[in-house]
Amino acid sequence: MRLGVMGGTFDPIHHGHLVAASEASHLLDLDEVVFVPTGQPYKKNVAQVSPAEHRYLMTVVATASNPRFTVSRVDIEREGPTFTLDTLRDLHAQRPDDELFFITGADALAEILCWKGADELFRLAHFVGVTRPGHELSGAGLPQNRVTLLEVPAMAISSTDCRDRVNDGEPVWYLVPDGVVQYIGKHHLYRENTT
Ligand SMILES: Nc1ncnc2c1ncn2[C@@H]1O[C@H](COP(=O)(O)OP(=O)(O)OP(=O)(O)O)[C@@H](O)[C@H]1O
Ligand SMILES: O=C(O)c1ccc[n+]([C@@H]2O[C@H](COP(=O)([O-])O)[C@@H](O)[C@H]2O)c1
Repeated sequence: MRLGVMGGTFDPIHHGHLVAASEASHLLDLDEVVFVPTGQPYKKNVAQVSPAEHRYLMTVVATASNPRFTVSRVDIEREGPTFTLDTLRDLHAQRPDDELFFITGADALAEILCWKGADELFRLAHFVGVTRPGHELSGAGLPQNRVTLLEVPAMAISSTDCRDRVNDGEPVWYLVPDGVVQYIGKHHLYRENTT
């Protein structure tokens, strides 16, 4: 099976993530895309990241309507900071016959050589870099036979903007799926002193 892997903090998941995964799935003929919410994203300020269970449940809500999308708890159940090396090792152990395609936006792709175990990452998976407004998409310095660059519809959305909008009392309808708007409201996420 050709398995896409969409890793992210997803705080909250938004339509930029979903369009990236959908386009990669279509253009690369993937059988499934598994979304993997991070545990502790060591490059972000942990104190400012919402609890993993909220980010996981929002990801479940956002992907429920697509039969090719699934969600994995592999990163949130592992102790300590999340490294993609562990994500890919665990997925490979669970599904040894699958070919893995790790999907990233242009901003994340540009940093991949600084990630833990970069050489092994490219042995475990193909990397799929997708366009993201405001970021140059480049595979320079990366192993060309293990990297694919894709142009996807431009979605100028970030989780940071979504959090700021909620905190400022502005709507996030249509930036995130309807169920995620409702989840954010019900659990009072992204309002100061409530997460
Ligand atoms: N609008 C977008 N278009 C394409 N790719 C995106 C977009 N937003 C995020 N991504 C990619 O999705 C993955 C997960 O991103 P993440 O969960 O950190 O979202 P984010 O919007 O970048 O969050 P934050 O604003 O909190 O940094 C990364 O590979 C990122 O590059
Ligand atoms: O493994 C690493 O060193 C590493 C460093 C930064 C980000 N990542 C992964 O890249 C994905 C997007 O991360 P983020 O922080 O932009 O949400 C997510 O799956 C992270 O675990 C991985």
